[in-house]
Amino acid sequence: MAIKIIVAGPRGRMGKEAVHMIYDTADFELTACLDHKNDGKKLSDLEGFSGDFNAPIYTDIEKCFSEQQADVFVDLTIPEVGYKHTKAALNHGIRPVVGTTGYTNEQLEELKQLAKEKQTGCIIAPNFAIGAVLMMKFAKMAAAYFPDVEIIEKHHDQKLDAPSGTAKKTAELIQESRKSKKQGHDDEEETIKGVRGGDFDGMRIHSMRLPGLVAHQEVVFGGAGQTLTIQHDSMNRASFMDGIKECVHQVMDLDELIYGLENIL
Ligand SMILES: NC(=O)C1=CN([C@@H]2O[C@H](COP(=O)(O)OP(=O)(O)OC[C@H]3O[C@@H](n4cnc5c(N)ncnc54)[C@H](OP(=O)(O)O)[C@@H]3O)[C@@H](O)[C@H]2O)C=CC1
Ligand SMILES: O=C(O)C1=N[C@H](C(=O)O)C[C@H](O)C1
Repeated sequence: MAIKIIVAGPRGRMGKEAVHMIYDTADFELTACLDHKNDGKKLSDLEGFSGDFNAPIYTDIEKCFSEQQADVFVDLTIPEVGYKHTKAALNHGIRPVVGTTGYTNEQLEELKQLAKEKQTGCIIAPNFAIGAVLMMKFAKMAAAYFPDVEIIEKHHDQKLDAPSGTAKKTAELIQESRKSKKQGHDDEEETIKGVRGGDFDGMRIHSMRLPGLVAHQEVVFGGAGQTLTIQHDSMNRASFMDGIKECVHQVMDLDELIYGLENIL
C-alpha cells in the first residue's frame, strides 16, 4: 500500500522538488499540501505544477489533518512554522519528516519528549544529502586528531537561519570527539565585530550568504605544518531527495524522534 504524505511548503525551493519526487515514487501518494496561501485550491492551480498534481491545498493544519488521512508529514517551511507543524503532526499521530532548519535545542528536546509520549516516529534531518552526512561523519573522525577546526558554510542569500542546520549539527558531532579548547591566540581581538565567526565550544563557524550558491560547507582542520579540508557541495535540490525518500520509508517503523540522518543510515 502507498505511504500517504502531506507536504508543508510546496511552493518553496525544497517543497517543489519534494512534491515532484513524491509523484514520481511508486509507493508514495501525496494526499494534501499545507501552505499559508491558496486555501481550497489544487496544486495544479499553482505555477510550476501543470498536469496531474491534484492534491488539495489547506492553510489550516487542523482542518487538513481532520479531512485528510496521512501516514507521514514532510515539513519544508521556516523555523517557527515548522516547529508548530511538527508538534501538531505528532499530536495527531502523523509521523513528521522535517527538513526545516533553525530549531533551538529546547524545541528539539520538547519535540523529542512529545514523540516519545505519543510513541510516534519523527525524523528531523538538518541535511538530507548523503554526501553531507558523510562530511559530518568524517569531520567527527578527524576532530579526534585535530582539535583546531573552523566550519565555513556557504548558502544562497535567501536563507533565513544562520548558522545552517548542517553547520550546527557538524559542530555538535565534532564536539563528541574533540577535546574542548578555545582556539586562536589568547589575546586575539576583533577590530570588526563578528569577523572571527560564531563561537561553538571554542571552535568557529562562519556563514557566507551569496546569490549563485546553493548549499556548501568546508570543515577545515589545522595541525602542526598541515591542514585537512573536508568539503561538500549541493549543486541543486535534487541532492536532498534520496534522503527524504529514505526518511519517509524509515519513519514508518519508528516510535521516537531521530535527529540527524547519520543515526538511521
Ligand atoms: N534538511 C535539508 O536537507 C534541507 C533543508 N532545508 C531547509 O528547508 C527549509 C525550506 O527551504 P527552502 O525550500 O529553500 O525555502 P523556501 O523559502 O524556498 O520555502 C519555504 C516555503 O515555506 C512557505 N511557508 C511560509 N510559511 C508557511 C506556513 N505557515 N505554512 C506553509 N508554508 C509556509 C513559504 O511561502 P512564502 O514564500 O509565501 O513565504 C515557502 O514557499 C529551510 O528551513 C531550509 O533551511 C533546505 C534544503 C535542504
Ligand atoms: O536553506 C538551505 O538551502 C539549506 N538548509 C539546510 C541547512 O540549514 O543546513 C541544509 C542545506 O544546507 C540547504
